[in-house]
Amino acid sequence: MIVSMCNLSSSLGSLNSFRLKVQKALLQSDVQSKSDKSPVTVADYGSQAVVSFILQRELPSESFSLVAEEDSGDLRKDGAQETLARITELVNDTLTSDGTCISRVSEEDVLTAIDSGKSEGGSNGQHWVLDPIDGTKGFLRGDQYAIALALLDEGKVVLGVLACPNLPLASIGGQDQHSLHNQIGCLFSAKIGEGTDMQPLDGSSPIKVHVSAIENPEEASFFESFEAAHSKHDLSSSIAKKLGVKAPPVRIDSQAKYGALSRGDGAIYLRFPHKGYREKIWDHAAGCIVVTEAGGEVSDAAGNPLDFSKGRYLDLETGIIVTNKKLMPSLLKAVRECLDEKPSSL
Ligand SMILES: Nc1ncnc2c1ncn2[C@@H]1O[C@H](COP(=O)(O)OS(=O)(=O)O)[C@@H](OP(=O)(O)O)[C@H]1O
Ligand SMILES: [Mg+2]
Ligand SMILES: [Mg+2]
Ligand SMILES: [Mg+2]
Repeated sequence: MIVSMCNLSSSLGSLNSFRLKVQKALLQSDVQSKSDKSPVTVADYGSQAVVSFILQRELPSESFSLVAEEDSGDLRKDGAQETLARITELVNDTLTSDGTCISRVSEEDVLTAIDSGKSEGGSNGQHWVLDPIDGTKGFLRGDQYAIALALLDEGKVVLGVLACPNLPLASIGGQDQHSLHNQIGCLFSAKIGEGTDMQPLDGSSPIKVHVSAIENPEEASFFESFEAAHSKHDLSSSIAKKLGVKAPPVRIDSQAKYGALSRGDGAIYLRFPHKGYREKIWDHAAGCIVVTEAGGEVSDAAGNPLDFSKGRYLDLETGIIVTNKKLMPSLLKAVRECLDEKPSSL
């Protein structure tokens, strides 16, 4: 592996100061609407630029490929000058404050760094996959969000780092398994074949985490999107009920759901987007390896593993389900039965 997990983790950790500064001081003008009506902020652009600068500094340029959510199109339009200046200021503050950067970067450097994320990915070679702020709506609400970076090698996820700055180190599932009271901010990292680690964002030592060992669905709790527009809450409820789950859903934004599940806070994550929505690889790549290396399984509604080799989108049978190996067969059965009963729900 050309870039070490340690470098990556510390780079994503250093974004912590960036997000704190930006989240606390977010102005109305810092939030824009993209063509698909979803929000994007100076933090999304700034985070993408910072990660891109750091990766390009660490890696050989000939083979560098980055598939990332944002592009600079809107920032190059008339009227975006102030926003671009603000992003550039924040990026320079971040790169200089942690000793990462040698000299100040220009507005054009920032635009170029953001646009280095236009790769189409695919099944050949290595591609970095970045969601600079996953759960932008959660970020704006002051709730959960994540910075998610993964590495694809020949179409397979081989490395994933998930920074969840607002996720408590202690379990959000009720039982405090990690005895780390009141501390907020977790960094999950996983490398193929090496398990999943979790550490505080201050860089303290990591611990190995594992998915829940629950076998009885009556004892399981499940995660789903906070936003009803992102996932059908009624369908998830029917599936959970059919499976025998008693607990109400835990609704949190972003891939923090994968992180929380990887350490056993809950046993199931159900995601059923509304008709016509196409899942992007950056919304699942890092979360997927964080969960699978912690002993969990991630599949589409038909029981197939997620295929990250098809470009910027995931090509799947609608729905993503995540749980431990013991519960997966009965969860898939419940999903199939619910979909057979109500095929119109897809
Ligand atoms: N309509 C629709 N359906 C399904 N998914 C959508 C939809 N719109 C957006 N998105 C994507 O959802 C990402 C946010 O993650 P979640 O859905 O897990 O979190 S949330 O609870 O809804 O905030 C969010 O990621 P970010 O854009 O990075 O925030 C989107 O990629
Ligand atoms: Mg977005
Ligand atoms: Mg996202
Ligand atoms: Mg995003």
